[in-house]
Parts: sequence; structure tokens; C-alpha cells
Amino acid sequence: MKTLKIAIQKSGRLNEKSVELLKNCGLNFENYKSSLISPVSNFPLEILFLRDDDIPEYVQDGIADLGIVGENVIQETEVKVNYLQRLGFGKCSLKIAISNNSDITDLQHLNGKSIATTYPAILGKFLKENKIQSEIRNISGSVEIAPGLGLADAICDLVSTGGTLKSNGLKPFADVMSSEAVLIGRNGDEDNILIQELIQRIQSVLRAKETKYVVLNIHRDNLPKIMDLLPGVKSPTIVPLAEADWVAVHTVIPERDFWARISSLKQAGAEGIVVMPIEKIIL
Ligand SMILES: Nc1ncnc2c1ncn2[C@@H]1O[C@H](COP(=O)(O)OP(=O)(O)OP(=O)(O)O)[C@@H](O)[C@H]1O
Ligand SMILES: O=P(O)(O)OC[C@H]1O[C@H](OP(=O)(O)OP(=O)(O)O)[C@H](O)[C@@H]1O
Ligand SMILES: [Mg+2]
Repeated sequence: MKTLKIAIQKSGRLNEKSVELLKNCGLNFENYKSSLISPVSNFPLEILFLRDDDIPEYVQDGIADLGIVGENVIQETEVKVNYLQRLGFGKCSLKIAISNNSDITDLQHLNGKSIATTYPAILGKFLKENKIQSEIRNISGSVEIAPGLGLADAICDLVSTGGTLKSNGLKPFADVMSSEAVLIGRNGDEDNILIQELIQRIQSVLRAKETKYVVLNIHRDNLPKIMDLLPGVKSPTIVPLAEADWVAVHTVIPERDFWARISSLKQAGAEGIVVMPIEKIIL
């Protein structure tokens, strides 16, 4: 069977998480900063380490079969690729931001103003949709510095904590798009068995990240209350303890409302609660 190629970012915001995800999928490969291609020893796959801007086109053109890249880059490069899986990391928003002392208070005030960005295509579309005519200043980085230098009236750049905006005297003004890292593939490749296998492995790792394995002790009298509080899984495992009328309950609970659930389990009489990370959940 043909060896697949997956393109990931060589260095930068998505590199570490992309490598970690693939390693958690059980793929063995060397991650030398100097090598741009790395064979996987236990799966017919090669890893290409690239600038993130090139990844969507490499996938579209068939040079790589799969890629891990931010949605912002896909939208900006305007390629045709398949979104196979959202990956839950590299979360950020593309925003228009203005100086703290700017007199711009309404989107329409951007008419006739200049906006510096490294995302001219996405910004152009956004302005067109909102019927705004601004001058787009396409620069290649350090966008946040532009208003202070008098190069532009506003900027359009990625924001996550907002720290970079703040330290450059800027404030967010309008949301253009939100983004996260996604796994992409080529149209028509959906039935490839190796791609399906990889997607399944990735999904099992992501599912496991969203949940915790919990073991708790409970008196039998309180078991019905506990059962009412436990979510989704088919049925918890109940194991008798050496102490009469006590049982251990083994279950899986979602990370998102973890503390609220633990607190209600305690109120229902749960004791000795042990929480463990889950490596994979295979359905
Ligand atoms: N502050 C942030 N927080 C979270 N995710 C971010 C942030 N900034 C960027 N990202 C996401 O990570 C991706 C890579 O960001 P990075 O800054 O490493 O890109 P780059 O400098 O263009 O890298 P390259 O050298 O590969 O071209 C972005 O395209 C975006 O999807
Ligand atoms: O809201 P914050 O958490 O401050 O993050 C926003 C910053 O992160 C990104 O740049 P990055 O630090 O990746 O550097 P780069 O511009 O060299 O890619 C982005 O271009 C912003 O400058
Ligand atoms: Mg880039």
C-alpha cells in the first residue's frame, strides 16, 4: 500500500501539539529540527515539516495526503481541501484592532481608513461582506506595530490572550473569524483505508482528552443517587469492596463539567475519589 505523507508545521505555534498528537496516536518517528522529512517506523507514513502557509496547497496538489494547519491559513490561501477533523488546539481569532485612543467606534468608520494585515484575502472578503471600503496594507509580520508607526489606522491579526494587542496600545474592535488547528485531506481520498485508520486513531486520542476515568467508593444505599449523576457511558462498572455494603464505581466523566460533577458525587456520598487520565477511547 502507498505510503502516506502528512504535512505539519516545522516550527511555531502548531508544531509541538501536532507532534504530540501524532506520537499519542502511537506513531514512532524522529523529530529532529534539522530534518524536513521523517519516516514513521510503525505505520506507512512520512511526516513533512513545512512552513504552515504552504501546507494547504501541498495537500490540494497531492504533494501531501494530509495536513495539520490553522483554519485561518486555509481560508487565506483559498484552496479546496477537505476538513477531516477539528483538533482542538491552536485556538485563536482573527480580529480587527484599533489604537486605544482611536475615534473609530463603528464598523462603517473603517471606510477610507487603512488596515495592516498578513491576511489580505480574508480581510478583503470581510470588508466586502460588510460593504466597507478600506485600504488593505499587506505586510508580512509584526502587524501590531503598524498603527503606532503611522503605517495604518487599524490592524487585522490573530489574537488569543490579547497580550500582544495590549502591549502595543491596541484594543480589539471586530471579530473576523475564529480558528483552530484542523486535519485536512484531499477531495476524493475519503475512502483510503490508511487515512481512515489515522482519523480513527486521532479521534480516539481526542475523545480521551475530553474525559477522565474516575473510581469512587460508595455505600450501596447511595448507589441509586450516584447512578443518576453519572453521564453517557453505557453503564458504570460496580465492584464489591471488602467492607460490607460498600462498592467501588468505575466510570468515565467529561472534562468540561468535571468539578461540578465531582462536587455533586461527593454530596451524594462518594468517598475516596480517584481520577486518572485516559490515553485512548476506541469505540
Ligand atoms: N496567539 C495564538 N494563539 C493560538 N494559536 C495561534 C496564535 N497565533 C497563531 N496561532 C495559530 O497557529 C498558527 C501558526 O502560528 P505561527 O505564529 O507559528 O505562524 P507562522 O509564524 O506563520 O509560522 P511559519 O513559520 O510556519 O509560517 C496560526 O496560523 C494560527 O492558526
Ligand atoms: O493574543 P496573544 O496571545 O498575544 O497572541 C497574538 C499573537 O500571536 C501571533 O503571533 P506569534 O506570537 O505566533 O508570532 P509571529 O507573529 O512571529 O507568528 C499573532 O500574530 C499575534 O501577534
Ligand atoms: Mg506562516
